[in-house]
Amino acid sequence: MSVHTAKRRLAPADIKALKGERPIVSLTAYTTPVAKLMDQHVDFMLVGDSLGMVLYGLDSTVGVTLEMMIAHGQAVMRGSSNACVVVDLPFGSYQQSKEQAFATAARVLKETGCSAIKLEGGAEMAETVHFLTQRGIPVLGHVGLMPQLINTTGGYRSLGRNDKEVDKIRKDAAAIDDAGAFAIVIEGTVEPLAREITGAVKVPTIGIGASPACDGQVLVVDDVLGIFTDFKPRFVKHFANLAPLMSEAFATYAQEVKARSFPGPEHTFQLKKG
Ligand SMILES: Nc1nc(=O)c2c([nH]1)NC[C@@H]1CN(c3ccc(C(=O)N[C@@H](CCC(=O)O)C(=O)O)cc3)CN21
Ligand SMILES: CC(C)C(=O)C(=O)O
Ligand SMILES: [Mg+2]
Repeated sequence: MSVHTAKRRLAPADIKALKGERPIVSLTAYTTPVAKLMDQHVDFMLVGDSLGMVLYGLDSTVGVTLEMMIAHGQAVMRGSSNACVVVDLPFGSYQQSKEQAFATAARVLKETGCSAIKLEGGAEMAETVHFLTQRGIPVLGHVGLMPQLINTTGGYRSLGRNDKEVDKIRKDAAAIDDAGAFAIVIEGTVEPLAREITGAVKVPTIGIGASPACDGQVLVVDDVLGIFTDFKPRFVKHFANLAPLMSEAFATYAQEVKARSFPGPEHTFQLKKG
């Protein structure tokens, strides 16, 4: 087989081209083994800064560092060959200037090998999104509920319930679309607004708590598997319930170690006889 026939990984442009064709499938991924299991089932994996809350026990995403995002981006790249991989830029690594954003995003692409980054923001980030896309960095936008703004918004609350919020999010989505993002995540937004934005923008919308009207869906993998159970937003569905299975495995292991029934002969190295 020629090297030219090897199947290539999906690119940001392939994700963009799915608008109007079929729903786009995405999940977050943070580790190699989970990326391996997910790779054939999703169009893109998002190395989300939600890893701060899901893997590191932080109470928001504000404390997540660029080093954490790069380490997990590298892990996810090692476990995937089909899906497009997008890495979140963490709080503080891109908001200061478009130059800061470019330097951070370039470092993420160079050190992980991923093909795109995501950043939170609407009209105020449009110039940055344009700057990056014009310089070879595909950008996934993120509007609506923006978890990195927790310290000014005060909580994780669904949006688009009054004229002021609707007007802002509508303008934010249009600005990120015009700036050249290849797709836009809409988080925590009422259905009528998500539907309107999806009909108005050129690129696919990827919803999380933003209704089935979006062009695709994304969820946090630990929510999908029922591993993360500290809180359960309305938009989360546990497609499996691994938490009780994991507790049971730990309990059984502890019991068997205490009873000396584990390790058994089949788990034990012996010198060969004779
Ligand atoms: N495990 C996990 N899943 C997520 O979806 C997620 C994270 N972590 N961390 C980063 C952000 C934070 N997110 C959150 C967190 C909580 C709610 C929540 O509790 N929402 C309530 C209130 C809604 C309202 O008042 O309008 C809900 O009932 O959905 C929503 C989004 C979404 N992201
Ligand atoms: C769920 C998504 C959109 C995200 O930004 C994250 O996981 O950090
Ligand atoms: Mg995020």
